[in-house]
Amino acid sequence: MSLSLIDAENTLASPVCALAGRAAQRLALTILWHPQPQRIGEQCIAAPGSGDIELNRFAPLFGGLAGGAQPLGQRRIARDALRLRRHRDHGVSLLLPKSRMRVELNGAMLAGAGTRCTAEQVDAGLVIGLGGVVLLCVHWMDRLPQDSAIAGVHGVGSAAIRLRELIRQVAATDLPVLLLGEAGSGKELAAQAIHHASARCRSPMVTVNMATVAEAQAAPELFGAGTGALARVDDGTLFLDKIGTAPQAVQALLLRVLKTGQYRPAGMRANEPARVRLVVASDHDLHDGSFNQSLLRRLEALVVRLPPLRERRCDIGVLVLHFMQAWSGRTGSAPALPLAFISQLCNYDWPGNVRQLGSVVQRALSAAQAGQPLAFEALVPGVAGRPARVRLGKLSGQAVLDALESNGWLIRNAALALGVSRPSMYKLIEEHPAIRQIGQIAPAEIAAALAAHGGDAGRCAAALRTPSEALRRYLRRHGG
Ligand SMILES: Nc1ncnc2c1ncn2[C@@H]1O[C@H](COP(=O)(O)OP(=O)(O)OP(=O)(O)O)[C@@H](O)[C@H]1O
Repeated sequence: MSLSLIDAENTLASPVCALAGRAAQRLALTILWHPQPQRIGEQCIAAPGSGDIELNRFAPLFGGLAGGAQPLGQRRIARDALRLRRHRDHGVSLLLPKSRMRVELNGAMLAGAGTRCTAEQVDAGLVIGLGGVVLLCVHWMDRLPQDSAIAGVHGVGSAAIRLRELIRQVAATDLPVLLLGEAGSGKELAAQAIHHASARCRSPMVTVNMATVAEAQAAPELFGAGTGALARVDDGTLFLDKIGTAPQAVQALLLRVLKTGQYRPAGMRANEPARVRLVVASDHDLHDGSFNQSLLRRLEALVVRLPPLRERRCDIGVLVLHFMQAWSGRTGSAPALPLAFISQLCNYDWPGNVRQLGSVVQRALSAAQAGQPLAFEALVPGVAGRPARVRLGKLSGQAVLDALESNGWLIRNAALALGVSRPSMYKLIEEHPAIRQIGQIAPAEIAAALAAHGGDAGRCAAALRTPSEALRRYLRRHGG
């Protein structure tokens, strides 16, 4: 493994991309917010075994891929150092300086000698505020920064670097791609990036959101002669979003396209070659049996997982800056947002991921422009009363059950109420002994419940203690 180091803290870019194993992970400090916006996203990556990191106005050096390395500066950051001490169990202690500099950890003021954070807390990204002027994220890196820009795909942490590597690798092949990730995590953006980096970039990318196409329209929308998506793609990329909602018949037709490279346009007698690269996306696991498993095996030729934003907290600063720059590109300038508000953005768990972050930043900018005070609770619907960082392990079984009961047994709404993603909600449901999977309920019991509730699927789901979406899928399949 060769490293090109330019300072004691290995601040700058290196030709090495992947660091194998937890032991090889580096502790990294990423600038989330700084009075000089061009410094947002700069990093300092500590060498393994290099002892405590001393953090003050003059050290360590932070650098970006553009070159150059400089300390945080800023008179409100003390000369006395805040020390970051790594432990063998991958926890990190914060040892406070003697000065009276304000130090915050995850939005709360630190006092006394300091605190020790567990490995799990560091994995989630520690947000440190210094002197009321700078925000840093302390996190692990298993990739080193590299010049891997892909237009529009922002992020400085390992997950973003890995995503850009994968986009490049996947774009170099012509195999089907399955993009998996929570709503708003960037699946469509990744599909566009794959198309633009591929040999098909001069042909169109046609997108069909399967969730918004009526069941009867799905086949003509895709396979219609002349006007169907396959005909329009013409050597380009066909992106099928929310593939899990495609009707069974369409799934079977897609399988045939992948098997034979041909399709029969609706109403035609002869097959046509399908000159298309297929990229599909789903925000939930497709292994639940209701999706065509042969099709899934072919779609899984290449799988790209988009991590939720709460697992890449170190990217929040550059994303906020990106949304602010987009705003000033449209309106001429963007008002400043207070550091306390940015800190709330960096500490929130973002169930709606990057899309939700983008909308909240836009709402905040328009409120700031109108001279209104910025209240995080008012700008983020549903946040009131919910802790900033929801941990799945902390949600009791009763809370999961209550959320389902008060939301008509709809997974989507219950997940929103609990502030967790839909995939997390599926996991919570799977693990809950009192919640039944539709496949475990005898057809006779379902028929009896339907009869007892006059065919009302919502009330029937509540009586059977099973999620409403799965029951409705079951009823559609069985002609209910
Ligand atoms: N890494 C990123 N850098 C910049 N913007 C991003 C990034 N990831 C996502 N976004 C932005 O977030 C928004 C949501 O992304 P996108 O539509 O790709 O998500 P999605 O996973 O396809 O969502 P859904 O499942 O709801 O369709 C878009 O405006 C997109 O440009």
